[in-house]
Amino acid sequence: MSERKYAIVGTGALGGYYGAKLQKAGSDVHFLLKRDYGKVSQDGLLVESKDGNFTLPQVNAYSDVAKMPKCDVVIVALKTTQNHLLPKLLPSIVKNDGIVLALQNGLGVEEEIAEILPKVHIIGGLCFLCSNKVGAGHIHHLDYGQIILGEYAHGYSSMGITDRMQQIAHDFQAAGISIELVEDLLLGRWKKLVWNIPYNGLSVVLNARTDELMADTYTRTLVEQLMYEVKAGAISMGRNLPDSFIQTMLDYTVKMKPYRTSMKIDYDECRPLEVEAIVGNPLRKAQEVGVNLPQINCLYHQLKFLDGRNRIGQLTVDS
Ligand SMILES: NC(=O)c1ccc[n+]([C@@H]2O[C@H](COP(=O)([O-])OP(=O)(O)OC[C@H]3O[C@@H](n4cnc5c(N)ncnc54)[C@H](OP(=O)(O)O)[C@@H]3O)[C@@H](O)[C@H]2O)c1
Ligand SMILES: CC(C)(CO)[C@@H](O)C(=O)[O-]
Repeated sequence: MSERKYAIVGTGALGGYYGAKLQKAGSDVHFLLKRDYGKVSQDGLLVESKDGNFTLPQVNAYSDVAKMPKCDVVIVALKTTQNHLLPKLLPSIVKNDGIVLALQNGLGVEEEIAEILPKVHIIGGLCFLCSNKVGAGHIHHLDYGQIILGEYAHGYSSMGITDRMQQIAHDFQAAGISIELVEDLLLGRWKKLVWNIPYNGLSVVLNARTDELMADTYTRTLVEQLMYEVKAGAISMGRNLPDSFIQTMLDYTVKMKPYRTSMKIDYDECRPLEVEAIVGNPLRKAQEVGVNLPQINCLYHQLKFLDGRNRIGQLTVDS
């Protein structure tokens, strides 16, 4: 059993899934919740998974970080649209010499955390997971689950494989979660964007699932062109990814069960979209060094329009 105490900041589709798996395997896990606090503190968590369903009738649930213990590993599992809350949520729950593990999609989260907590260790994780929160404390794990872990250092210089990464890998593997350790977190993040930028973006703009995007010649071409622009973005930051990786992502998606991306689900539910973390930040990083990514730029502006209109719609519905 792990000696490390874990905090899950954002007990949704991803945080609820990995946190529940860690607790089931014997880790000491503390879950921060918002709307689901009442139900989860009463009834715990239910994970419906293709690998087998399980319940945790009792979990350490909190609605306020002031009541949480200091933890060795704090897992950031909010949507990136809520990252403006991190300066309030993180400082009191990370031990001195503790680790913040950012499991969100997109680019730039480790830099945001380093500004809030310059002394903690920061590890980034790219999650190849298909999971949805279908009710309060009710997680539906559809597929996959592997995490690629890399440690962050200022300017995304490579830290190699650290003991801290190995300790976390040990706990996750003991919980049945597949882990790969990488020396270069920035390269890992750009590789994940090869998937997230085209599929998340186009699924919203074109109102389509992944299988629909891959079945049509025109949209498949768009996906591929966007992937090559992500590669150009990576190169602008001194990282290269082989063309064969693009082919691997295309093949991976063809083999996936038809999937409504998380950005599409957010759009359909009139929730804010993770446009800035997934599309805006990579675009700006490339622009800062004089590299223009025209198709990603076009996608960004379309998504900003749709996101803005959705939010106005939501205000009208709420008022
Ligand atoms: N789901 C996946 O399969 C998957 C795969 C790869 C990467 N990711 C990435 O993982 C990140 C999390 O995504 P997700 O799908 O897990 O989103 P999610 O289901 O919406 O989970 C986020 C959770 O954070 C909670 N939260 C928001 N504000 C909070 C606050 N102030 N205090 C405590 N809890 C708060 C939300 O609670 P309320 O519902 O009460 O607001 C929600 O349960 C995203 O960056 C996403 O792109 C997800
Ligand atoms: C790419 C993905 C659908 C599955 O690996 C998931 O990781 C995601 O939504 O980012």
